[in-house]
Amino acid sequence: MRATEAAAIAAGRVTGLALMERAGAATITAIFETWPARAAAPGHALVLCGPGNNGGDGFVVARLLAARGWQVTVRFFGRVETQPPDARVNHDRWAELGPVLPLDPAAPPPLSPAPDLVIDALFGIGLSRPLEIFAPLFAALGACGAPVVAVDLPSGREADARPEAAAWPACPADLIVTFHRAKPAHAALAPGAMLRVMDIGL
Ligand SMILES: NC(=O)C1=CN([C@@H]2O[C@H](COP(=O)(O)OP(=O)(O)OC[C@H]3O[C@@H](n4cnc5c(N)ncnc54)[C@H](O)[C@@H]3O)[C@@H](O)[C@H]2O)[C@H](O)CC1
Ligand SMILES: [K+]
Repeated sequence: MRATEAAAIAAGRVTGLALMERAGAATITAIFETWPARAAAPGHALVLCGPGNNGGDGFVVARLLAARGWQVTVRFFGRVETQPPDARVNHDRWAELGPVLPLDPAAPPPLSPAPDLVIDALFGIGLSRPLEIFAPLFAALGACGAPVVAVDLPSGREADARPEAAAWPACPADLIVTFHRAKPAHAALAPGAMLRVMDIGL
């Protein structure tokens, strides 16, 4: 996936920022195709953004949900100083619309009343080690009753499905929205969650 994206960008066919916008838009499409009733009845969405480009996708999703009338709460685990450029641009675009609240994985945010939608844009294919500190947050999300949408991968899942990663803590997911092609990890995940593979023009 990284090679495909890099080739498309290097060939000048698309920019990383355009791919990120398409990924965010594709996530919105997948959500409202999966739950059509929600498209007609905007509610409250909690969007969790991580430090990298997966978080960047999340900032796009937050902005697009707000544009459709949703009340959106964005919580960010990361630092703007270390965000990749495309993610920073989308952090800043969201920040013009609403606050960016901090996320402490060890002290889950208020989840009662439960949001109508949770977007997991914490980590994607860039996860490199287990997310032990996120276990309390993942448990709280699993218990709150809100549908959870994983952007690209449920955070904590290792994209190549390395055997030792099977026991890593991972975010619950009711819908997984991935881009261009499914990754090896998706094969082991899809039975419990709906999987949508969306085209982003690659
Ligand atoms: N233009 C593009 O590349 C597009 C990418 N897409 C999305 O981007 C992610 C992959 O983004 P990347 O920045 O490479 O990785 P992540 O966002 O998944 O996270 C990396 C980030 O997290 C840090 N990290 C890794 N493991 C841990 C850990 N256990 N604890 C704390 N921090 C951790 C790491 O250092 C990095 O900073 C991909 O999944 C897509 O969602 C777009 O979809 C398309 C365009
Ligand atoms: K994710």
